[in-house]
Amino acid sequence: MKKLIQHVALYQDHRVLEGQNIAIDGSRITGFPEAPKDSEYDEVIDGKGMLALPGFVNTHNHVAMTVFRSYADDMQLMDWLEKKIWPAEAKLTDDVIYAQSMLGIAEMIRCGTTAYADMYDHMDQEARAVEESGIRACLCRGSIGIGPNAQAGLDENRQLFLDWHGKADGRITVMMGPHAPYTCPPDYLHKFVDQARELGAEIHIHLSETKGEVENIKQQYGKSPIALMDEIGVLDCGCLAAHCVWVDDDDMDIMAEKHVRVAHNPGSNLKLASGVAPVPKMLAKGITVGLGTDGASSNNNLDIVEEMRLATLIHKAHTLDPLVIPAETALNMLTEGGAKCLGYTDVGKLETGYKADITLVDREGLHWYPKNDTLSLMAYSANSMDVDTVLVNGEVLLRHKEFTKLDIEKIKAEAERTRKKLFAQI
Ligand SMILES: N[C@@H](CCSC[C@H]1O[C@@H](n2cnc3c(=O)[nH]cnc32)[C@H](O)[C@@H]1O)C(=O)O
Ligand SMILES: [Zn+2]
Repeated sequence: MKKLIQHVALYQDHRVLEGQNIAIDGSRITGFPEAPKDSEYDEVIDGKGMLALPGFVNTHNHVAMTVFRSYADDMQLMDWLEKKIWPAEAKLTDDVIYAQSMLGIAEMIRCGTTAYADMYDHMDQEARAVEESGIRACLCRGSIGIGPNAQAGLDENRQLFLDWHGKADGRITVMMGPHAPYTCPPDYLHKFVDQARELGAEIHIHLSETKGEVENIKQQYGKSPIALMDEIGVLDCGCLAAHCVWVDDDDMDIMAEKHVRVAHNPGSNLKLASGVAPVPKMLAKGITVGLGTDGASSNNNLDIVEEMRLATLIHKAHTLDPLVIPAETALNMLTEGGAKCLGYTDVGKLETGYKADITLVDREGLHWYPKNDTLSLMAYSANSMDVDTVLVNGEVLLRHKEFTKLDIEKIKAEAERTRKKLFAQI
């Protein structure tokens, strides 16, 4: 299948080029022809009035937590987890995970997301939803090393890797998912590191999310969560670390040296009052940073454009420096930086040979006028409902704001049915 996106503004190398064309063959971008012939393509997409960006990447999610959206708000992280979320999660079943994953994936596609990283349970059901929906995902089985599910976490994560890594036309990859230093003691993390090495898998983990976590880990082990993970070998596997709010200069030096990639979740960090991650410092040290929503129960939406806007704004206020996180840095975190976080080498740029994961944003809304600076408009004025068309792996998943593959009414009905079923047991 050959596709052509015509007459589009192209975001490439941190600048915008007007009046471009993008040629796609199968799953990849094949070039930017100056005078393409429509007849040579199976499908021509009119990109007039639109900005083409590399597909947006959500680097940290628990997608089926949509079921807990508006269920437990205004709580401390540990109270939220221990009193509300973990007891309810114990009742989750395959059908709930599948239906809620579909809902969350649809919400992400509508917001221009083409790839996401996820950590959750019943992951074969989520993988099925990824396969059917057409999105790209980097999945892991979130595993807690204290309590009855410790061995199941290790075993199911291994099985997830064997069953799904590289599947769905290469759209699914699998990492190992030890949940966090406060739920995974060192001996358990050692087992995960061994398993990751054996399989050649990377690790996705929550690190240094709250001040309390860092204080407790320091008290217990005499070092910070980052230093502890380094000692155990977690950072040598290739590590996607969610949050990293409470990291100091020494931690960031280790992160830079070990190429830790950071999933920055400003919405979740604000809502759970975890704090503000030192992202400008991380970037200055050369650390790769992407954006994440975290689960819909601590955000409470999966809108990655909103996360970008939050990221551009909170760091300016927090550092009292309006120069930090300028528009192009924010857009980089949303696209290329996010793709690097997930370990992709041919996703995240609009270049020949790269995967055709493309988000087209409508530039005709009132808030896109007058047209002083497109990059600034995208970073500071746009919202996710401007997303018009979304392609993943060369396939159109959203065309002119309509879903091409997903039955949205059915997805909403199933999300509501499975929510009621779950809550009848809680
Ligand atoms: N139920 C599994 C663990 C699931 S892993 C993913 C876990 O991360 C939890 N989670 C979601 N958001 C956050 C966060 O911001 N910080 C820490 N944990 C979170 C989520 O509720 C879920 O329990 C077991 O017992 O082995
Ligand atoms: Zn999380």
